[in-house]
Amino acid sequence: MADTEQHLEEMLRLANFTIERTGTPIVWVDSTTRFARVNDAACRCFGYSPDEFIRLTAQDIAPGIPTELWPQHWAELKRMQFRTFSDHFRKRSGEKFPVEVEENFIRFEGREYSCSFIKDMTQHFQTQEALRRALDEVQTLKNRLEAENVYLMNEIKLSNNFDEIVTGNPIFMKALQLVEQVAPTDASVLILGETGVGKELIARAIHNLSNRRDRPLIRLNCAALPATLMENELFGHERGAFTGANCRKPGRFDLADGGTLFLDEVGDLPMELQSKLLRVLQEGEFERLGGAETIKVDVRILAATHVDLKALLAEGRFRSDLYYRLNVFPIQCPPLRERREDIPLLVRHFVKASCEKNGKSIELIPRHVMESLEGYPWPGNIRELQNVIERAVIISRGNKLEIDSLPKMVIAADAAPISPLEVTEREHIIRALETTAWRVGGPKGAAEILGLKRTTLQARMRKLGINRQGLPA
Ligand SMILES: Nc1ncnc2c1ncn2[C@@H]1O[C@H](COP(=O)(O)OP(=O)(O)OP(=O)(O)O)[C@@H](O)[C@H]1O
Repeated sequence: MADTEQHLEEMLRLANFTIERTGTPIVWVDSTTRFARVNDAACRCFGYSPDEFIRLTAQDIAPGIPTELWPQHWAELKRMQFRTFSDHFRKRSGEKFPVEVEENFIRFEGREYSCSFIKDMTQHFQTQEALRRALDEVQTLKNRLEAENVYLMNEIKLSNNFDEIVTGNPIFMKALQLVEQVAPTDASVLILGETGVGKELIARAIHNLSNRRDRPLIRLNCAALPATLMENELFGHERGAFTGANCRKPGRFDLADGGTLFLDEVGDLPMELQSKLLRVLQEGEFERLGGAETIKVDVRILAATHVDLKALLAEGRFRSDLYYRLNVFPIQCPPLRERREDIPLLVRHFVKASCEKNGKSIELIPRHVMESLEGYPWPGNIRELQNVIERAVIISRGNKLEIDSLPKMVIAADAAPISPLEVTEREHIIRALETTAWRVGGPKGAAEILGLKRTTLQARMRKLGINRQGLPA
């Protein structure tokens, strides 16, 4: 036994020598008889670089040795064939091949090895080779499993005919069908949905699919300005209308003539302007501030709101005639938490866009990262998701979207039990405020992190009774 082991050891040494020193490629020929692997010595003795070697076949190196013999151990070669090989070796390297093969044994460094041991050795190599193949197969299977667990970036497929809009959700797709139907008409459209759900995107799609697409789409956020400034913005002013009005200024209605006016946050439009808006909607005319002339325009109105206009109606804060006029064709955009199947689609869409924008190359989104993103309630909807992804793409270092690149609240939400939405929203806003030392607005303020407008966040804070002291607001 000890003898056998000793012999085996010596054979291993011999084999290693052959592979390392003489660089025999025989052991490493693959099934197509190309050299799967070569060592430095093989390159040296045959005078090929590793790259050249890989492109060669066994026949290029030692013509005359039958191909089927190459994958086996060299010791199995018949003497004649071996001689061809060692001649070739000598020709190219100028040295004598260090192994001699006789009828029943081989000679190496002055010692002889019987063919039966060589057979054992060959078997040993073959077992090793089989083991290596099995391991390779396991590795391939493991890689495939891993690949199934990640979202490959090249799978992105937009699921509708709208260039910018990504969705696979049946309810949202129905909304898009309505967009296609209403777009070519001149009907006013009221786009409803929480902040960041894509209302402006829908307004743009309507405009772009309408006959007005070559004229401008003008946007005005009705929550952004106090009433007098808003009137000025909407209708413009004549020269001398007020102190500092040195020249005539066209309003958004002038600018949108022939095109579309998109009134965002229409629920915030002051009452006195609601009647003026109604007049333009009904008669297509208005007067500028400080002007007597009646101006006629052809403007299509698209309006959006995240508040319940019916509730405003009941509170007397929104005119019912304007409501019914605007609400001719309502389109509801569902919040992201009600279309979770869109999260992976949107994540991939935003990762791709952020990579292009920031010169990064993220190719994989591991399943656990996607699960965290899917598990989070996204109170700021798609805008919040977009911001989180952009930040994550910038922070991730390799070609994978890293879990640590996500905000803590997103990762934590995955593990947290489901609680009522308002509770979650409240906790979520407080967490965001705590990370910004309670700074609401400005760059890196809580509003930006949450993907909300400052005013929207402040309104939510009031509604949910959030203040720094933890006292009821
Ligand atoms: N389905 C979608 N596919 C791709 N991007 C989307 C989608 N929906 C929204 N977005 C993107 O999310 C961001 C927010 O969308 P948008 O501004 O249209 O929301 P909104 O409802 O008008 O928000 P707000 O009420 O705060 O004005 C935008 O950058 C928009 O491009």
